[in-house]
Amino acid sequence: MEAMLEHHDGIALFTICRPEKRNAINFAVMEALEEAMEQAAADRQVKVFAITGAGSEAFCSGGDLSEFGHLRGTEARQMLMRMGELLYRLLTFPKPTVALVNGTAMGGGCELATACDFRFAKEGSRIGFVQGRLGITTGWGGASMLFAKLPYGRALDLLLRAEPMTAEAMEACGWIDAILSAERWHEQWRERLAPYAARSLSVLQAYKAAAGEKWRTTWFREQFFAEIARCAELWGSDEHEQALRPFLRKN
Ligand SMILES: C[C@@H](C(=O)O)C(=O)SCCNC(=O)CCNC(=O)[C@H](O)C(C)(C)COP(=O)(O)OP(=O)(O)OC[C@H]1O[C@@H](n2cnc3c(N)ncnc32)[C@H](O)[C@@H]1OP(=O)(O)O
Repeated sequence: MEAMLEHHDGIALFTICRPEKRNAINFAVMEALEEAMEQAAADRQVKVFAITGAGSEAFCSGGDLSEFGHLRGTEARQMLMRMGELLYRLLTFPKPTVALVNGTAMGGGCELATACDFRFAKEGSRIGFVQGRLGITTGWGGASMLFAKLPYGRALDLLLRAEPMTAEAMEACGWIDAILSAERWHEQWRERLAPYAARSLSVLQAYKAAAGEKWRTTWFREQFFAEIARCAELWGSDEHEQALRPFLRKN
């Protein structure tokens, strides 16, 4: 089982279950995320959609490099577009969404979290938009979302540095909404989400409809998918291939 969906007190919790790969996203996880979003959107008992990673190490290490590292040309572009579509759906989800960043988040793992309305991180988590060090850019629309959600300079700084940051630094730049204690992690995120889950579905959906206007403009959609197309071009570059070489040799 690569991922699972559980329900607790109005919260649908989607967990990526690949701790041995630091919860990297492969095609099976994409499919499971798509199904989970469909179910959670349609289920009237669900008030909040939350995403987390299994185990104590990582939230998500981004795209599965052993599965995606070999993709070239059209195949790479299709993979990036597919996940881009899913993150766009998450960004415009009709109910509040939250990334429960329970550990390391790298590359596309940060894009997944950026697509959510809120990001709560477990203390000690390391978070890095590291794509720039791999000869690529955010391939799932992460930069477009970041520019819209963070002050311009903060967003650009994270992308250009392309390095793992502390949870405190990510809270200071506005990416993380709250850092929660490691010992009381499960209790604290439930406490944080309880007030949202207590609202009626019609109120939640009306606010999310208002929030979603921003993302549904032609301008934003075009920018989002143009970003993905640019990453697809870089995917086959020598710089990316060289950056992946040590990883692909090992796997
Ligand atoms: C698609 C694209 C996008 O943005 O659009 C991206 O996501 S590009 C960005 C892709 N992601 C990354 O570059 C992150 C690569 N991973 C790492 O930097 C690191 O693994 C951390 C995530 C910081 C975790 O370090 P830590 O020391 O805890 O663990 P580790 O490095 O020993 O990794 C444990 C096992 O998970 C595997 N593993 C880790 N990240 C993986 C990934 N993204 N894809 C496939 N396998 C991965 C390792 O190869 C290793 O396997 P074995 O036990 O078999 O040796």
